[in-house]
Amino acid sequence: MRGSADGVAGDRTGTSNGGTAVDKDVDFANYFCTYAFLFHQKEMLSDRVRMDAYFNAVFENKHHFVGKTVLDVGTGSGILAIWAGQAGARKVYAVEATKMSEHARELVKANNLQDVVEVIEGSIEDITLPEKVDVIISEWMGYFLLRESMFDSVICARDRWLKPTGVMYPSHARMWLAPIRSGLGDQKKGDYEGAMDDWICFLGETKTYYGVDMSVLTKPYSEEQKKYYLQTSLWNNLHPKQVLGRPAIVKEIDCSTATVDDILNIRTSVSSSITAEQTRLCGFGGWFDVHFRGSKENPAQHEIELTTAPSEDYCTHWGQQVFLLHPSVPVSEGDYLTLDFSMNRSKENHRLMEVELSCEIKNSSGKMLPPFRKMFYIE
Ligand SMILES: C[S@@+](CC[C@H](N)C(=O)[O-])C[C@H]1O[C@@H](n2cnc3c(N)ncnc32)[C@H](O)[C@@H]1O
Repeated sequence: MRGSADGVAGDRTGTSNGGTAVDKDVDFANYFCTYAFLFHQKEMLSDRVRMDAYFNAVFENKHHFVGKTVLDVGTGSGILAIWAGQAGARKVYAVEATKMSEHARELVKANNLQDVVEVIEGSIEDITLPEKVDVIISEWMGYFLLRESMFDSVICARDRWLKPTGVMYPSHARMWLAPIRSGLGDQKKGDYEGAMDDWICFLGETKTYYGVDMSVLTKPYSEEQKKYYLQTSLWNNLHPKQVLGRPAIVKEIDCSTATVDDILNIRTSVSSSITAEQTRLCGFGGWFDVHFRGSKENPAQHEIELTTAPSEDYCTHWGQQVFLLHPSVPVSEGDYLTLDFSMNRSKENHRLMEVELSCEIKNSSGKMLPPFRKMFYIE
């Protein structure tokens, strides 16, 4: 699991959320704190797809590192900074907001790189470097790419510290969405109904034993439970056979030029057609990929891709985010889906996301099914 991010904004402001002030202390308590545990770092370090991609990106493109200056944004355990040093960097600045920096410093020393890698404890937004760098490397991706909003920090680092000729690692990112089938919808519906049955028993007992009628709270309780069970996207490791139609790209990011404004509100219309025989459309699966291509002037010798798409052979700790429909919709091969997708940050916590999906389906005989619109929360 990535770090949790479930705080609310308060009054001590610091980092910015595309213009909106963010409470630094609350952000630290709710977001950064999890990254201070080796347990969480180990989870990321054990993700072979992630590790292989970054390892190959660095060691198959040593020309970007030999004799160069590198900034690792959010170094965590220090792994990416250490690889940059091993690949021949002259100097690596490894910046980490949490006390994990102390473990990173130890690790750097234990791997004999203390003369090359300098670990700096602090937020990238607050620290000062003595020089501009040739490469910025960072593993900033959250669920469905943008949860956690850590890319804001990478943009800040790039605009302050990357040389005009510098290279971003990774250089590009994409978000994908595809229609899926899944048994999770029925399971979650059952969980919601169970929670409401339990509430009815609770109402009876509270009235009988304690003399208070709480039924006025039934509606807000039901809304709360609905949001939790039916509207919150789920982490899932989808099998490719669960994907019912052509995946669509909902966002492409050039990490060398993107601004925070470009990623604050993602809005797009995409289409997909059902490729499976008679089945049920149970929802949509979202995932991302990133690429290491270097820059136009200084391209990678070997381009590397890190994908979190559904796969038979491997899975990542990011998995996919699943947005479930209640009820599911019968569909068949050739049905044509038009989707309006939008994703915004939660007003209460800029590291969480809200997704709105509107869908129209034209079936293969040309008949339009009733359109639907759903809100989801990526918590
Ligand atoms: C996803 S982890 C990646 C850790 C390590 N680079 C790796 O690849 O294993 C992101 C790290 O960035 C740190 N981080 C996030 N935002 C930061 C910021 N604004 N300044 C400094 N560190 C930050 C977190 O504390 C966390 O350790």
